[in-house]
Amino acid sequence: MEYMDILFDKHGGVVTITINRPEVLNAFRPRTVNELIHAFEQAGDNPEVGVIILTGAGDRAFCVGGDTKEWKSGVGYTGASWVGIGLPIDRLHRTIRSVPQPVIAAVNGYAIGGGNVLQVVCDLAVASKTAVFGQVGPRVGSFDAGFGTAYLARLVGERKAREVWMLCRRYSAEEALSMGLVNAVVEPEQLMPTVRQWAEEILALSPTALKITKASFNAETEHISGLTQLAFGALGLYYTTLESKEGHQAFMEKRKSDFSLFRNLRQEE
Ligand SMILES: CC(C)(COP(=O)(O)OP(=O)(O)OC[C@H]1O[C@@H](n2cnc3c(N)ncnc32)[C@H](O)[C@@H]1OP(=O)(O)O)[C@@H](O)C(=O)NCCC(=O)NCCSC(=O)CCC(=O)c1ccccc1C(=O)O
Repeated sequence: MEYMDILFDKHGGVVTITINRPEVLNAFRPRTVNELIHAFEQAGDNPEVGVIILTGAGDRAFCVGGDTKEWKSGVGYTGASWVGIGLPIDRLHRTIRSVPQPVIAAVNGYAIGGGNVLQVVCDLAVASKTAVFGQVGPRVGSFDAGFGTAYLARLVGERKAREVWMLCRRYSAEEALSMGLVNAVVEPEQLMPTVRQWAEEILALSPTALKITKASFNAETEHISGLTQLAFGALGLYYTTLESKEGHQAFMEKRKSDFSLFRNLRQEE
């Protein structure tokens, strides 16, 4: 597969996968997600590879989720059907979890929406001091009822996870560290050297022990995969509603979303 949206670099036992769409803050479109799945599978199947690093191009963003400019209001993305949103994000999450190597997210800027969920499903995360985290779904007419909620709660606790989704605030790298969303925070210029140092430490360890340890951690939360498939089916249906369209249109028009109509409708029932 020829990559257009990502970069794939193998150096010794370390593969670095970079989302390379800095012009849209590394937002993903269907092609990006398919390329990421392919890249993770290639790295995962290669016995020479001991660690996979996921990062974003440029210094502004790790990833800001689905590319809202390619998101067709009321439909989702190209190829969307009633069973999904046209983005095989659920498959990407499963792939990141199922590769036998530890995956480290190097969070170099915004990790917002589906972009935050991407770093959440990685095994480890190191953030630049300039990184900013948050979920925006309920503001822009979207949600993630799979790993983005249930597994997030495992990382940061139920109270904090509910706050993240129910207030849609932004969090600094230091706040992310204190809530357990990332493992470490470093100066921006130290991000890649630190992550490579972590990768070297991992390369010195037994690959089979690591593979089985990762599978063992995953087993505890594997049921969330099933939840994710249900959730993305529901999200496909939600995208066809006026309520979701309002969130999307408001973001595109750079105005505050107005969901009052949808609360009033419920009161009248
Ligand atoms: C990322 C922001 C916090 C940045 O804010 P700010 O610094 O003020 O800059 P802006 O002026 O807002 O943005 C600069 C520039 O970037 C464009 N842009 C921002 N986000 C996107 C995007 N997602 N896609 C395309 N382009 C984007 C923005 O339009 C500006 O461009 P100009 O041409 O200069 O106008 C802030 O921008 C922000 O909050 N962005 C919204 C992020 C968003 O809505 N993400 C999508 C969430 S929905 C999603 O990811 C679909 C998949 C999905 O549903 C999902 C899947 C799995 C897990 C979770 C989800 C989920 O729902 O979240």
